[in-house]
Amino acid sequence: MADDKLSRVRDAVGAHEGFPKPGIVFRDIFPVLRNPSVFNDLNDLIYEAAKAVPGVECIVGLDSRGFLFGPILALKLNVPFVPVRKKGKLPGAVERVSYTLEYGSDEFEVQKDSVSKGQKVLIIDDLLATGGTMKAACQLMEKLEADVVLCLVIIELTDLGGRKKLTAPFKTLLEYEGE
Ligand SMILES: O=P(O)(O)OC[C@H]1O[C@H](OP(=O)(O)OP(=O)(O)O)[C@H](O)[C@@H]1O
Ligand SMILES: Nc1ncnc2[nH]cnc12
Repeated sequence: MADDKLSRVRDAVGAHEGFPKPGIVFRDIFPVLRNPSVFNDLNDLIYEAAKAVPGVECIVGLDSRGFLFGPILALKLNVPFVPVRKKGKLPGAVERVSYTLEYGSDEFEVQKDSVSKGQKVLIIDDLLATGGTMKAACQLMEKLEADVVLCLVIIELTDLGGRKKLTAPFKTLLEYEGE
């Protein structure tokens, strides 16, 4: 059953060679959202992965594709959703870190009062490539003294070795290799 759901999600993920730069195969999650039944399958799988970790108290979603899944998961678990955003988008006092990703670099911010010390957080994003983005989110959580109980992604590009950058527990629903 879960395998059927996963196959349907895998079949719906798009691939675009040479986007946004030559040499990159862009894995596009948006076609999944065009099909409500497959989007529902994916949200079920995300929920099951999150439920396997006891005591999740907060969902942290990464700008921008983590925002597609994080709030849905947070509602299902009845816990808060907190956004990590690219620089300059969040008002009030923020923590900030710089990071590099498969095709660029950026800065991430989180509102200082959004997560409390010791809170068990699950970080969600659509995809792990080099791991720079997820690592930066973990560093932000460290600054807030939160406890990252799971870094959850839908797609991992395994050849890029991103998971080695992470010290917190990591789970992916789909693995892609070879580029
Ligand atoms: O593992 P990494 O090499 O760091 O790359 C992964 C990140 O790259 C993409 O986001 P992107 O920065 O392109 O932003 P977007 O979600 O706003 O499109 C993707 O959604 C991940 O967040
Ligand atoms: N290959 C890729 N496809 C989609 N999003 C990405 N983010 C970083 N690398 C990516």
